[in-house]
Amino acid sequence: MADTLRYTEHAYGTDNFLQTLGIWEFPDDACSPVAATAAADSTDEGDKYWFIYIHGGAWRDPLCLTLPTINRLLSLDSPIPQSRIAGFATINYRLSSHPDFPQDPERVPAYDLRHAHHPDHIHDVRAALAYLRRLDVGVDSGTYVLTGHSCGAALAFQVLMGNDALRTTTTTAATTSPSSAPGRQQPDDGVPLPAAIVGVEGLYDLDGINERCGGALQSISEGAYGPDKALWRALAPGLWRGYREAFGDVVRLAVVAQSPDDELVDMGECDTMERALRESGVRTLAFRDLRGKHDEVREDGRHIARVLGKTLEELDRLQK
Ligand SMILES: N[C@@H](CC(=O)c1ccccc1NC=O)C(=O)O
Repeated sequence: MADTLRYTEHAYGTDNFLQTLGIWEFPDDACSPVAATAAADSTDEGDKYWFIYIHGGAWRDPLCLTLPTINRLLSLDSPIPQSRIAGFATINYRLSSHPDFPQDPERVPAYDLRHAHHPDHIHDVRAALAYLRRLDVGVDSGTYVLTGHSCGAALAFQVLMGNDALRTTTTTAATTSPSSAPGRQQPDDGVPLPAAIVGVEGLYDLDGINERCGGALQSISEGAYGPDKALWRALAPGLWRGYREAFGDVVRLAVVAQSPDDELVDMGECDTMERALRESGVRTLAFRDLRGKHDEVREDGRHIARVLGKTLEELDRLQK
C-alpha cells in the first residue's frame, strides 16, 4: 500500500514545523511489486494525475492527518487504475490554537507553536502548491486533482478564489496583496491550478453553518478568522461567484461530496457550495451519498476514493 511507494517529506517554509508536505511516488525499479502492477495496468489509456490532499480538523486539530484514501486508491479494487496515478501529496499547514492542546507562547518557540490565524493557512497551502511545482515531479497546472476534507475543502476552493481568499479585512479591495498585479484574480506566486477540485464534507460558509447549528462553530471560526463575521462571509467559498473566471482554461471540474451521516457538517454546506459552483457556471458534480460520520469518511477512505474515481471518469469524458 502507501508504504510500497517512495515517501519523502519536504519543508516548503521555515517559519513553523507544520510547513511541510509529503509526497508518495511510484518507485522506478521495474522489479518492485508496485511498478509491476502499474506496468500491467498500462493498457488503461489517459493522462496521469497527481492527487493532492489538504487535511481538515477545523484549522486547528493536530490529529487529522490521513492515509486511508491513498491505500484505497492503491488496493486491488481501486476505482482508479494505477497507470492513471502520477503520485500523491499531502499538505500540512500552520494550525490555529486548540483548547485541548494548549501551548504557552511564553515558553514554546514560535517555530513549534500552533497559533496561526487567517491568512496563514491559505498562504501555506499556496506556498506548498508552488513548492510542489518547483520540485519538478510533474505537479503543474492541469496535472493534478486537489482534494480537501472539511476545512481542507474550504482551503482547496480558496486556492481558486486567489486574492479574494487572502484578504484580511472587508474594508479594502480584495486585490491588495503585495504579490498581485492590479486586476488579477490569482496572485503572481507560481501556484499551479488543478484540473479538478474535490471538496469532501466541506465547510464553505462558516456564518451560515454556525447560524444553523446554534453557534456551535463560533470558537472554531473565530480561532481561524477572528471575530468579524463580514470577513467570514468574504472568505467563504460557498458565497463566492467567481469560479468561471477562476477556472480559466485549466480547471475543468468541481466536485462536492457529503455524507448525510456527518454529525459535524450538515448537508446545507454541500447545498451552498453546489449552488455557488452552478451559479458561477462551472461543470459541477455533487455526491450526497457518502456513508459515515465526519471523521469516519476520511478514516475509511472508501467513499473519497469512489468520488475521486468518478472525478477522473468525468475528466476523461470532458477531454473527449
Ligand atoms: N476535531 C475538531 C473538530 C472538527 O474538526 C470540526 C468540527 C465541526 C465542524 C468541522 C470540523 N472540522 C473541519 O475541518 C476539533 O475539535 O478541533
